[in-house]
Amino acid sequence: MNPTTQKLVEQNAPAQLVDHNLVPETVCPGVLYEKRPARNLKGEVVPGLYNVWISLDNPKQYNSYTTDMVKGLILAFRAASCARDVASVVFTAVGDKAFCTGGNTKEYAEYYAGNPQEYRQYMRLFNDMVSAILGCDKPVICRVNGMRIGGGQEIGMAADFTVAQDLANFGQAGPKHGSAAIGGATDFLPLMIGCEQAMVSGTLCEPFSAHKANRLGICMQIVPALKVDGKFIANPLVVTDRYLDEFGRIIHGEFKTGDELAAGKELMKRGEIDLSLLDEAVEKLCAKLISTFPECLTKSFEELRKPKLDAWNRNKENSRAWLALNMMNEARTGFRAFNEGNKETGREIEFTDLRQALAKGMPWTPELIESLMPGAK
Ligand SMILES: CC(C)(COP(=O)(O)OP(=O)(O)OC[C@H]1O[C@@H](n2cnc3c(N)ncnc32)[C@H](O)[C@@H]1OP(=O)(O)O)[C@@H](O)C(=O)NCCC(=O)NCCSC(=O)C1=CCCCC1=O
Repeated sequence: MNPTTQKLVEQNAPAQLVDHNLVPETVCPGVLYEKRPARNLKGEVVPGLYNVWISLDNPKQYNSYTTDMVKGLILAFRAASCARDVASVVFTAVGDKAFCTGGNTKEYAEYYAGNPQEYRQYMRLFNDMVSAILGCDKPVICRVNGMRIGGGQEIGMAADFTVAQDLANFGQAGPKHGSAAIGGATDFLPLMIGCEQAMVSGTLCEPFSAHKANRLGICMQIVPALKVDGKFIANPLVVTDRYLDEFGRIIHGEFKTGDELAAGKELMKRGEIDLSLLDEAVEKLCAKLISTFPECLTKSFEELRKPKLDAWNRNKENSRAWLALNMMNEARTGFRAFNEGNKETGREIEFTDLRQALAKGMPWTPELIESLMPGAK
């Protein structure tokens, strides 16, 4: 700060600041809250200004969020919102495998399955978490350190910007695991990538590569993360060296198959993951954001969030009610199947068995659910 401005601050700023937070800054299990010094466009630390890094910390379960973590995220976004010296929020997770794969399926299967009134309360917290991201007083950057799936994709899309390492996949899981992607995805995806591709993602649950997600518009920037022989290379599992196939169809960003895929997997094995370019890209974006008038920036992102907010606010209460009741049958079955299955038995039910039973008018009995579990005879 220049000496004249500094002197004015000393003479005029209040001696004691009022705390606008609802809760003390707390550390919640599974959520890290870290203030990191902000940097300017030259990469120099700007004294007295920070960016908050909010990180999901449950890497063994692919940074899926438990109920406690949802509470932690609400508080963390509130704290970052109120912190005068914080410029931007970086929303990320621990490790290089997953940003987040959504709700914790173990908790869903072992506590919420068959318990709609409890899940309804959980969904109040979930909705508050998404609203806390969309209502954050600071710009929110989702730093995608690894796959962003299910509810992970939903909370990621609630952020203002997405910067991803290019090995990350983006997708939904709901209809395969007994849910519908109505925790934000059905609101945000059509706005962000158009109705047709939103339909593909939200119903078929086939993930997009980071390269495709970038092309479609779910993320603003991707960076390489795999280093082979000391050099960064593009995700070797995905087509990145050509745009069209021989029939003129776009193949850039599609997953490789056959021999190409096998060769890509070999390269993956030889390489190591290095997220330094991701951190550089995120820091650069933060630096661009502090190089603006604060209130004009805030007004701009508040206006630009409105299409997402409108869709979210229109649907969130109905979605909550539907999801709660769905815990009685399809979610109860699908999340149990994921939780109780394994690589050998599979983690999904035989969907056609269920459809055939329902076509005969079979009611949802506990015995029906048991008969659908992976490995059931
Ligand atoms: C496709 C996957 C994301 C990745 O598959 P893969 O790479 O084969 O890894 P896995 O072996 O499956 O997983 C590695 C270990 O992590 C555990 N894991 C992964 N995801 C979760 C999770 N969400 N909760 C708890 N644990 C998780 C997994 O069990 C493995 O551990 P283990 O000890 O068993 O070896 C795949 O993992 C996957 O599909 N995951 C589940 C995705 C999912 O269904 N998420 C919930 C979606 S629903 C949701 O999020 C909702 C949000 C709010 C609104 C309502 C709603 O439904």
